[in-house]
Amino acid sequence: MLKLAPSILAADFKNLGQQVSAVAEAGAHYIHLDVMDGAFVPSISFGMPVISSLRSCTDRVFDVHMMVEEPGRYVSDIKAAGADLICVHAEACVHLDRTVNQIKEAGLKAGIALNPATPLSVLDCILPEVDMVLIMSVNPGFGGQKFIPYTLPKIKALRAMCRERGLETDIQVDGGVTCANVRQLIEAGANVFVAGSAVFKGDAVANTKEFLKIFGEYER
Ligand SMILES: O=C(CO)[C@@H](O)[C@H](O)COP(=O)(O)O
Repeated sequence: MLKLAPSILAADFKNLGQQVSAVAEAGAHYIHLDVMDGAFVPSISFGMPVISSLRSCTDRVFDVHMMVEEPGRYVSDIKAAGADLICVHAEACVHLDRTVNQIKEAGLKAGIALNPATPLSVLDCILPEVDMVLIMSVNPGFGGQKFIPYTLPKIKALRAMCRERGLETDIQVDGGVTCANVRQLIEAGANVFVAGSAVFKGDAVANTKEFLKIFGEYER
């Protein structure tokens, strides 16, 4: 199933609760929450208090993308804040297997994120253990950047790698995703689409529906 995960980083923070409820009611499947620590990525975003305040706005999946050094330190706090899925960067974890297991043992879905230039080979041993792989299609840290074209063949190669192993792992793509390029991403094999600016800049409800209409072309 194709899923839309609006990233609240591009939302109007004065009206965050209302914006989250609006995209959820319009049919967004996940709410994508970007936690940044100012160390793994240059910017600082928000953490547990914001996630827990938003939890009462919707029962949609809270998909937390940890752009944080050694995110294993925060698994129980992020769970308590209301996460359903935690995605950690392979580049940020010395003991990636331990961190993935911590997430699964907490009863949450586990994802691994890869920066644009990180090769798929880092997934070789651990791919069967995770629910989702997040292919970053911009360098993480900021919304509103342009999609990096070489990540498209990377998505195709990851889908092929999953198929060869009989895995139906979700492939999420994040960064510069728009209604203009999402068909290419679907055709490459991605099935979960993070969109920040393309949803929240302008009419978030209409933009959400536009993505869902495109998904409908593939789900008939
Ligand atoms: O993780 C990140 C940025 O690091 C993303 O989730 C962005 O928030 C996506 O924003 P757009 O590129 O869609 O504006």
